[in-house]
Amino acid sequence: MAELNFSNLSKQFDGVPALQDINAQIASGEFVALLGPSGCGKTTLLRLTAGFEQPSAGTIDLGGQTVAGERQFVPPEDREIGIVFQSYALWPHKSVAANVAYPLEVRRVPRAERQNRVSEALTLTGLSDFADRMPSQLSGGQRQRVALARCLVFDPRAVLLDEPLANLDLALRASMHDVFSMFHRRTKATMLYVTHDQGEALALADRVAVMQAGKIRQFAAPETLYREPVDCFVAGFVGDGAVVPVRRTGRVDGHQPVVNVFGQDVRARSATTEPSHVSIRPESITLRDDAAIRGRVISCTYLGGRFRLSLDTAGETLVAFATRRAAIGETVGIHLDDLWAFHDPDSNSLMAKSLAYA
Ligand SMILES: Nc1ncnc2c1ncn2[C@@H]1O[C@H](COP(=O)(O)OP(=O)(O)OP(=O)(O)O)[C@@H](O)[C@H]1O
Repeated sequence: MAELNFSNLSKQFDGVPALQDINAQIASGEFVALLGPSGCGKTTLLRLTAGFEQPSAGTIDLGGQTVAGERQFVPPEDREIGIVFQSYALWPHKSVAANVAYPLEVRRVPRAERQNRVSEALTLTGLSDFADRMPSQLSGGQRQRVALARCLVFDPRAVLLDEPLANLDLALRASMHDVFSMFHRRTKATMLYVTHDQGEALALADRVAVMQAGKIRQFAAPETLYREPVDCFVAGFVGDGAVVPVRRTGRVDGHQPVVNVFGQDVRARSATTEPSHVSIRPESITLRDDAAIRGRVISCTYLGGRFRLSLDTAGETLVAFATRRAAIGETVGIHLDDLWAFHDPDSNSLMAKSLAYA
């Protein structure tokens, strides 16, 4: 397996930028998810890595070799990269075993070794009993496992996965998460996984690159994205909760800035001395009768074991968990704790709202 580096990578289509100045280092064996809304450039980054597109500027290095850059281009078939598509891309007229053996045939691996490696890959993906079936005789999840086995069998330098679960129903997606995690643990493959499903990205990846409009906004471990988002976009896109403008008080309590949220001074975790917003996760909210901040219950959903409340507070929608059912329209007290504050000068609309509390 190999490390993968993007340096100042840009791609334009007919002069329109799809990727702008992407810089990221992915360690050998790391599982990285590319997460972002439709059109943000995830698939373009994957296609550049695979060699299906050429960059407009910048370089891609794989295992210390420049595979794309100025006057340098290694074609897809020579990159030793495995790809798993949403559509499975299996040969319909070949059996499961023949599909999995295909990359070895292309590489002219001798028959005996081929059989061993195919059998190993089928065992690892739980497909040993399906070796002689045709793809049409398999479920969607089983087909995707064949695609994984076909990657695994030739020991690629990296594996690229383009929304591999998008065609599967919810229950199957959840069980396939375990298959991908197992696949990654066993193969130690460097994996780049495209998804617009944040739950999937947070559950599977060592690190997640959150993208918007052709740029990486933040590239970090799932828990860092959730607890310490760098800007309003990441805070709003990843995880549940609200992003709320704050007024700086200039005061610090135990090295943490004190910000004014909904008219109340609250201590916040922060990497900046000039926060403009806070991310309020459900875990940061305790419902207390004596709390000064008040919210009106907009919705109450039973999640099994607890209730998820949406609360309207001064025009912002907060999310809280409660142990008892709340009535729609009921007013509750909101105690805030362990907030994350950050500086986002680009968020003009939210900044404008913050003036209302000033
Ligand atoms: N071959 C192409 N020609 C012209 N424009 C393209 C081409 N491929 C992608 N684009 C544009 O580049 C931008 C990024 O597209 P891309 O497919 O990478 O986004 P994405 O994040 O993968 O979106 P989705 O989640 O919808 O698949 C989009 O504006 C898209 O229209």
